Amino acid sequence: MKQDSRVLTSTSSGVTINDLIPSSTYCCLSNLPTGLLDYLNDLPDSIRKSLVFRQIFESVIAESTAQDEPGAPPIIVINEIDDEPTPPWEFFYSNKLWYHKDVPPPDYNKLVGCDCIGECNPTSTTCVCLRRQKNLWPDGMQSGFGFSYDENGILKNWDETIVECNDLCQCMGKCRNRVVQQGRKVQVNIVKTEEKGWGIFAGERMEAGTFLGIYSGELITEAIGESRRYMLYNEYGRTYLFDLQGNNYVVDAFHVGNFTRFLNHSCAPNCWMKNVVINEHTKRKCVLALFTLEPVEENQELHFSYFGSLDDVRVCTSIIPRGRIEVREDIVNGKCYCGAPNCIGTLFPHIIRDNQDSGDEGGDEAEVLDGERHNEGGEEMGGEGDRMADEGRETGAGNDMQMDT
Ligand SMILES: C[S@@+](CC[C@H](N)C(=O)[O-])C[C@H]1O[C@@H](n2cnc3c(N)ncnc32)[C@H](O)[C@@H]1O
Repeated sequence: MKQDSRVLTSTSSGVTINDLIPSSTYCCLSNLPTGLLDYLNDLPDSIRKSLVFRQIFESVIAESTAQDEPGAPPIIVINEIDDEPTPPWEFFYSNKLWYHKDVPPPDYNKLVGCDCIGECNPTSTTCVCLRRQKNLWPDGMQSGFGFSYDENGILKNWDETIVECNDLCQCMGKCRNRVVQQGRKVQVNIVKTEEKGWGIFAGERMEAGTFLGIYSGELITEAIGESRRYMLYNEYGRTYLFDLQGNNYVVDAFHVGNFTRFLNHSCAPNCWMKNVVINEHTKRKCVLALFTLEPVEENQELHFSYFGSLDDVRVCTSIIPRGRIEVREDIVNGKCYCGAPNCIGTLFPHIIRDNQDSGDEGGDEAEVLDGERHNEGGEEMGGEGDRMADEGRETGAGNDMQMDT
C-alpha cells in the first residue's frame, strides 16, 4: 500500500485510513471461527482416536499455513510414544494475533511507512523504518548497524526490538526488512515426547538466526491474563500464556495458536523469542517471533526458556539467572525434564534477583525493557521516530511465560 511517509488521516472518499486496515493485519477475537473445532470435537471416539484424525489435523494446519505463509513446508505430526493421534484439539490453528476487545486495534493514523523504492537500503539516510530501528540502538543514528537481518533474512542483531517495514511502506514485499511478516520458510514437526507432552522438532538443518514463526494467539491485557486465565491454566496444569515483556499485554495460545504453542522449555534453549514491531506504531503491541539461537540439526528438539533473559544465556552460558530461585507450589510448575546439564529442575521458578526483595514483583528485566513506562507521552513509535531514543535500550530480550512472578 503506497502512502506518504508522514501520517495520513483520511482518503478523498471520506473513508478513514483506519478503515483500510487489511483483515490479514487486524483479527478481532470476536470474529474467531469456532465451528470447525466444535464439529471435530463432537466426532465419535472411533474417528477422534484414529489416524484419519491426524490427517485432518495436518490438513487444517496446511490450509491455515497456505493462507498466511505461502511456501512454508507442511507440518507433520509424529507420535512414536503412544497411540494418541494428535495433540488435544482444543485450539483454532492460526498464525495471527487475535485482538481481545479490550486491546486497541492497530492505528494506521499513527503508523508511518517509508518512501523507499524497491528494497530498503541498510545504509539509507532517509528510510524511516531504518531510522526507527536505529533509534532503539545505543548510539541512536550514529549506530553502525543496518537492519536486524542480513540479505538472507538471518537475524544478526539480538539486542533490540526489531522494527520491520509495514503495510504503509512503499518498499517491495521482498525488502530485507520484511522477514517475520513473510512467515516460516523452514520445516518443523509436532512430535510427542516421553516426558513433556508434545514438542516441536526441526525438520531440517537450520543456521543460527533462522526465523521459525510468531507466538500467535489471543492478544489480551495483562489484567485479564493475570486474573482469570492464570488461575484457570494452573488448574489444568498446562499454560500457554506469554507475557509481552512488561508491555501490558499477554499472548494466550490456549484457544488459538500455531505450532509454537507446543514449544517446550529448556534450561539450555536453542531458540529465543524476539519482540518485533510491524503494523503497530507502538512497540508495546509487538509480535513475539521465534528464532534459532544456534545452529540446529534435523530432528533436534526446538525449545526456548520460559523464564530468564538472553543475557542469562549468553553471558552466563546458562539460563540460571543471577539471583536466587524459589520453587513454586503451583500445579503448572511441574518438574523440568529438559535434560540439560544445567537444568534447574523446575518450570516456572520464582526468581529473586540479587538486587531485589522477594516481595518485588515483575523483575528488573521488565523495568529495563519498558522504557515507555518511564516516558510519559512516549508510547508512540511512529512519526519522528526520535521519540524511541528515549525508550531505553534492551540489555537482552527476556522470555516470560506468565508464571514467573
Ligand atoms: C506451552 S506448553 C508446551 C506444549 C506441551 N508439551 C503440550 O503437550 O501441549 C507448556 C507445558 O508443557 C509441559 N512442558 C514444557 N516444557 C517442559 C519441560 N522441560 N519439562 C516438563 N514439562 C514441560 C508443561 O506441562 C508445560 O505446562
